Amino acid sequence: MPASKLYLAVVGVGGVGTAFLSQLASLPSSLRPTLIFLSRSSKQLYTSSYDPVSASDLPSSSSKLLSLPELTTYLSSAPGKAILVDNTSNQDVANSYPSFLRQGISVVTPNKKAFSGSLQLWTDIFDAVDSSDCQAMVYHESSVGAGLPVISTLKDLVATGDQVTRIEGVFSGTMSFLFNSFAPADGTGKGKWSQIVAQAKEAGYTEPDPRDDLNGMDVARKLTILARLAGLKVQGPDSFPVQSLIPKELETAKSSDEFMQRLPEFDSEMEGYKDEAAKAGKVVRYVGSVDVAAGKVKVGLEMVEKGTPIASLRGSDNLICFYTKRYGANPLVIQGAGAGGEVTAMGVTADLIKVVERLR
Ligand SMILES: NC(=O)C1=CN([C@@H]2O[C@H](COP(=O)(O)OP(=O)(O)OC[C@H]3O[C@@H](n4cnc5c(N)ncnc54)[C@H](OP(=O)(O)O)[C@@H]3O)[C@@H](O)[C@H]2O)C=CC1
Ligand SMILES: N[C@@H](CC=O)C(=O)O
Ligand code: NA
Repeated sequence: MPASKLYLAVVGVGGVGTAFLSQLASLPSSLRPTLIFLSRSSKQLYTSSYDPVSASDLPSSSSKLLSLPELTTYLSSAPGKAILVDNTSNQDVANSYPSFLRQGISVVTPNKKAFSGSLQLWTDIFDAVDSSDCQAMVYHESSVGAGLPVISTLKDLVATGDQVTRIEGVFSGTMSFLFNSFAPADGTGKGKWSQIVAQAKEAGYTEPDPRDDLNGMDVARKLTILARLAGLKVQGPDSFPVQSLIPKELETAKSSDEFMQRLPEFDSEMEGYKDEAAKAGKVVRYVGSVDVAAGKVKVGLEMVEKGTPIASLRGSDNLICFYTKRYGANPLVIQGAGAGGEVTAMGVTADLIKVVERLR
């Protein structure tokens, strides 16, 4: 089947979605499905006759939006196989993956919500893939480590019979950027915590709401996904210890804007962690680990020796170490930018290519 007979719906055109659309536009036509549906939170673009659409035509507002069940019907009735790319962090869209897949619609996404939500949703997604008569597939490489090959590597380790014993490292581009800027190992850190948080948001590293990074939930979601792929039945990101960096007084902030406005009042809290580490000749970093053998996951701040790979990270780099039986004492290590529109979209586009190649 030529790629033009495959149909594409893109839900979410923010930082990642915009970069994805530009990468899509530069794919060769043999790998580029026909874009027939595009949406933001309150805008949709599509035609009832499945004509190609373009992002520049996305209306400023739409009166009647297709619901998720209506979108499922629209895509499953297309005159060729359909692929949905979910570039939102929306839970309702994530909850619909089993329905999309059961209707033969493949799903590609950087959204962590489906794979780190309830175990039931996880089971429903992969049961739907296994039982789909229409070869529907799900790929979510960018849900951990943005475009870095983290999910595919872990899947390959498991599929080829290696035993993963421990996964550890730095799993958040935002947290990496914050601590590498605020408390670099060479002691040159400049700027207040709240200013650096604002820079991370501006650079497109944070979740749509930066509180989802600072409360540790983004890292907890990623570790839930990795732990499940490694074989643990983790109930969810709130089923293990996660250290939040949200000041107590801001836990009740009504909006992300209010939170960002008031954050400078609490800069001294983070200065405290930085000073404590400096007194011990160390630096503070936000790390996570999955001890597969012991069935334990944990996420939080650690005082790290200077000169270690974690202490020496730069920018928004992630560092993910897989300890396995085959690799022995020297882990398989993946390092590189773990956040940002372009590098995240790269993982989404690469997943889309895999789906197209398998469906053609
Ligand atoms: N940014 C990064 O570095 C990384 C992001 N990710 C994941 O990628 C996803 C997107 O992140 P990012 O692009 O940064 O976020 P943005 O906030 O920039 O974009 C989110 C987009 O989703 C749209 N949206 C929200 N809800 C809906 C809905 N119900 N229907 C249709 N569209 C909706 C928003 O619409 P509107 O424009 O109207 O607000 C917006 O266009 C998230 O799941 C994030 O966790 C993963 C790895 C790295
Ligand atoms: N907010 C996340 C984006 C990627 O998952 C991060 O900072 O790592
Ligand atoms: Na990845």
